Amino acid sequence: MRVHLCVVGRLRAGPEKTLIDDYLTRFDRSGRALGLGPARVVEVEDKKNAGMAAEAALLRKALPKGAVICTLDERGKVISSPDFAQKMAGWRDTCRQDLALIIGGADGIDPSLRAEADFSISFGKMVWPHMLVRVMLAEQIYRAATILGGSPYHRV
Ligand SMILES: C[S@@+](CC[C@H](N)C(=O)[O-])C[C@H]1O[C@@H](n2cnc3c(N)ncnc32)[C@H](O)[C@@H]1O
Repeated sequence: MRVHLCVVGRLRAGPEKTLIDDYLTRFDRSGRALGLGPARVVEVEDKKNAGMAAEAALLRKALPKGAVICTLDERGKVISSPDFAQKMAGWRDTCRQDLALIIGGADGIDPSLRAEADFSISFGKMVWPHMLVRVMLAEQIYRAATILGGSPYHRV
């Protein structure tokens, strides 16, 4: 199952981008034997600043056909890392080829797109900047692969 981190906005080179690249490389390596990956970042930019609905339209265009859609949203479900790993395995086992993990822009994800999602994950009630959510999400998919692969990276 290919993994697409679909995000609104561009992230310039810097420490967040370096971390994301590192976690995604590690995810690709750990996930390969598990039928997970590769992962890539898909950035969309609403150059006209036309708002959330326009961003949602750009995101929809970027989504692979038939992808499982999972939004990142503070109103979503708070789940543990092992539960997230099981979710990833469950999506993989439904034989859907693509998982799209969507991170919104400054105003969040348009309600119409949120309503279309198969699942929504919250990283807690606090609102985080999208560049940190990207890093946290990249780390969590890597962690999920290590949990499913039985590596000792995840310790509770
Ligand atoms: C700056 S936040 C936008 C917040 C916006 N006011 C809203 O109501 O969604 C940018 C994006 O980061 C992600 N995000 C921020 N905080 C989050 C959290 N606690 N859990 C999950 N995703 C979060 C969401 O995808 C959000 O659309």
